[in-house]
Amino acid sequence: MTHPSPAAPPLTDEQRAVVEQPWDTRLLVMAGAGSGKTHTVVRRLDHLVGGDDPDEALEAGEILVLSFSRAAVRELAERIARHGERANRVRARTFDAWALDLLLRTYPDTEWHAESFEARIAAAVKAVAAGALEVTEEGPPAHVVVDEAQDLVGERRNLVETLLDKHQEELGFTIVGDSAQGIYGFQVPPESRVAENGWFVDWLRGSYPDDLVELELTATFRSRTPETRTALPLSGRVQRLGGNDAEVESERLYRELSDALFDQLGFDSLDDELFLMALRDNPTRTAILTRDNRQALMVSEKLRDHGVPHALKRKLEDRFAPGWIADLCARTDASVLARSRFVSLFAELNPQPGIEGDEAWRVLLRHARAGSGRAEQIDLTRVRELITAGRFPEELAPADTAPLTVSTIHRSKGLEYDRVVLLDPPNWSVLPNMTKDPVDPVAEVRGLYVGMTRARDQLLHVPGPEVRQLRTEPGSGRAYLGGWRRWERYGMQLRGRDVRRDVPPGYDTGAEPARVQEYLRGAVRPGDPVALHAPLALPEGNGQSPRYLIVHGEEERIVGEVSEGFRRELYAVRKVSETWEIRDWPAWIVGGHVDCLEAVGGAASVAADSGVAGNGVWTAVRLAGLARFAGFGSDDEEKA
Ligand SMILES: Nc1ncnc2c1ncn2[C@@H]1O[C@H](COP(=O)(O)OP(=O)(O)OP(=O)(O)O)[C@@H](O)[C@H]1O
Repeated sequence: MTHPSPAAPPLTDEQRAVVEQPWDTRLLVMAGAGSGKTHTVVRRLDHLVGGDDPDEALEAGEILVLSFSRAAVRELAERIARHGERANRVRARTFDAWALDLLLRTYPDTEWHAESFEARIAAAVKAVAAGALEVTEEGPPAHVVVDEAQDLVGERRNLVETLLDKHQEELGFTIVGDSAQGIYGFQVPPESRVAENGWFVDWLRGSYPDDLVELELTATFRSRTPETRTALPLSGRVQRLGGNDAEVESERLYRELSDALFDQLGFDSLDDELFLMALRDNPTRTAILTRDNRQALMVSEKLRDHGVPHALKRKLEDRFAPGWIADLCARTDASVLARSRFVSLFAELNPQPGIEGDEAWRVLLRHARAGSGRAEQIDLTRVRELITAGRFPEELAPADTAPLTVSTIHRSKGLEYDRVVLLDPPNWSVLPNMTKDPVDPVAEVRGLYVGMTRARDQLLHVPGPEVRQLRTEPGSGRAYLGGWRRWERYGMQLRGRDVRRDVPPGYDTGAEPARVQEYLRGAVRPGDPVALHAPLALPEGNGQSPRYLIVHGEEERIVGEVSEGFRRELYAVRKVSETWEIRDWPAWIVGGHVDCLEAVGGAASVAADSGVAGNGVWTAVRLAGLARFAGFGSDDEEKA
């Protein structure tokens, strides 16, 4: 019998049956949206690490929990902290982080960081097949847990299949998912999507014909009102989509889902005062969900114009260390920290990160323990190495705390909000005009279904913004604002990595880096507007824009400068064609905002030379939003 913590909702009989299976069970649970799959997984982890029979209990390190995005890992970690009792030593990892770790340990001489995510996963498949897990310190896992299994496609699917196959004699698993929510985005090319449909679940059933245990969860818990339950009666049909009649049935379902959404309360436009009032100063956790990134950028810009604070949800694979760890490193000269010192430094942080000091200590100790002995100390040099290598623990990723989030539906998978505003789904007949890829009818239906099932209390809708002028620069995938004429360029998307990271912000800009650090930590907050300013409108090098400084606040304080990558991509956006001559550069790029602060790891010597404390870890801003070019020398472009 597992004992729920006081705050955890009680388990239903069906959920308990999942939770209490022995560790070596091969378990598959495919169930609808909001049926408590993630909740049940958390409680199952508790059971696995500490069921009634100690002989049956697994060590936390024997359980491998794989997830798709850092957001999902974070969500799982939060739920484990909230509703798990003994499971808080179990770590959830993204497929990418797990694959990278395995490769670094198996083939330490290869420069794996330089490889793409996909290439690393493919290499990890080969490593697992060759028995790499048998020679690791902890050996192969005893139990593998995968949430959101419907999204397991392509190389990631291959990775899990290989892992289960290779270690089938000694391994149990818990795989949960909902086939109605399979939207793979760019994980597989369009031509492979039909084949991927249901592949993994079919593979499980085919591979374990005699001992796969399949259990159901039939109740739903997320939707607490009739309006948020509108999509649920169609769950079964959405789950079964995919046969010969997929196209016809998709169109039918898409219309039925759209009609059900249009029956809900809606607003006239994104500029509707009622709509804006409903969002302003409202603590209800709300998400505005869009079909694609371009819509998300435009909605965010509109809200900004109307002074509605919000966060723009990051890409699922964005990986970086939260700003607070740089702040913490800067508060001490020591290179190792014992628990009491760590916890007291943590308590000094302002603002407080959205996690407990004890939790941060536990996670960091696991990743950056000083020495090899039993001493419980964190080595800050190791912390810096983790940050520099892009391996800072995912469980400590910055939390989404904004009451209002603008997100693509794709990025909202597995998450829930009290209130969801969906952009009006386009008519079925205009879908082909919305993307350059062929329309994937099944994905369209599932996307709409996922969006409609994220709400607890309220489901609303509003017409989407005009996005035709927002194009994508093919080389970088960056969105830019064009016009009716081919050469027009009015602005572009800012991204997290657009900030120079090899030196502390302010270095070589006339600002004092140490003061910039103080200012960043004391005065710069997520959502604040920032502008980019080119003091000299001269390109920095071949194929690059001029240097832009990032300025913040009314006093236009310098808080960093753009990266070389940004300068190249800005050049690519403005270089309309091979023969196009860029006559001048905007002195200002305005309308972007601070996504959040991050910790960057660099050379301790450069930091020390610039008077920046923190032993080579410093704070930098991450940028987001759609920014517009302004302040041109030439009249034509100024007018434009
Ligand atoms: N037995 C239960 N009693 C009350 N609430 C529950 C129960 N099980 C789950 N919940 C709550 O229902 C909500 C949805 O649960 P959860 O996110 O685990 O569903 P899910 O099946 O993973 O959803 P999705 O597939 O849409 O991501 C959560 O707020 C969770 O706390």
